[in-house]
Amino acid sequence: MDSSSTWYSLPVHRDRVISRFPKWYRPEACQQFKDDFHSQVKRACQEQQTRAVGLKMSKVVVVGDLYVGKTCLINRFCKDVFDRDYKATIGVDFEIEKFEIAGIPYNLQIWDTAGQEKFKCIASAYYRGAEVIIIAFDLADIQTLEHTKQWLEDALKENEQGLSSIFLVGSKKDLVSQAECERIESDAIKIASEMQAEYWSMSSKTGENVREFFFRVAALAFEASILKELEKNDVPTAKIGGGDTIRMDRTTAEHSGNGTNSTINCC
Ligand SMILES: Nc1nc2c(ncn2[C@@H]2O[C@H](COP(=O)(O)OP(=O)(O)OP(=O)(O)O)[C@@H](O)[C@H]2O)c(=O)[nH]1
Repeated sequence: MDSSSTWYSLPVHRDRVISRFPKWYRPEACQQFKDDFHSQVKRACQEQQTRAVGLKMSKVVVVGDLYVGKTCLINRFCKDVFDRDYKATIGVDFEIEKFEIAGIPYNLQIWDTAGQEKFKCIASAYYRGAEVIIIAFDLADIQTLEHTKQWLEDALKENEQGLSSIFLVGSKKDLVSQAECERIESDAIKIASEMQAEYWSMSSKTGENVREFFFRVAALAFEASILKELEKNDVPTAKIGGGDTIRMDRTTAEHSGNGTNSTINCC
């Protein structure tokens, strides 16, 4: 087996199994109130389990001003590490994180982008095909919250059709007091609701809310992609609400080299 095919054949870590629908952060900051998978998705997944299991993948892009903590967020979730030294992202990077959701193997391709203005010229490359946009700002630097609307506008310019969810994330929660956090959150939740985004606060340093957040992202992206597949395939490939199964295509990552991580540098 060549190295490029190894990453998806590895078993899913026990810590990445999602069987119950992950909860939102705060109800007033939530766009989708649900405590279980959609009944059609559940049925499709149950039937799929007994057959050849396909591999699903969704592309998630993390954007936001430079220094807000995008790389740290991804590294905390994917590698459980935190680096206090700042190394600016050059171009884009991505990680592939394997999950098992409702019994189905599922991958998130998480793209880490550079916040620096000079890299905006490659934006169309990383927004292309994205199903989820995560817009991050620094809870300790309020100006970065003001810029989040521009980040969303840029994302929508490049890819409006394909998006299934948008998240607004306040990072570095450990740097602000509880009272300060609540004050900023109330402004951020207003902005999030205008964006039709779900809001979360978190800290990559302490790890607070990071895992819960990415589980929520994975579950919502998974459900949206299965529903899209059901709609696309239609009968006879998928009988929504009927007894037949859906076809789940094997989606391969646009990746190169040694497995779960790749870097594209530009400009
Ligand atoms: N205290 C604290 N510091 C953090 C946290 N997250 C990130 N940092 C620090 O903030 C700085 C910037 O973090 P990065 O993750 O590199 O920021 P980025 O958004 O990826 O930056 P660009 O690649 O330039 O766009 C680093 O020095 C991190 O150590 C956090 O949750 N708490």
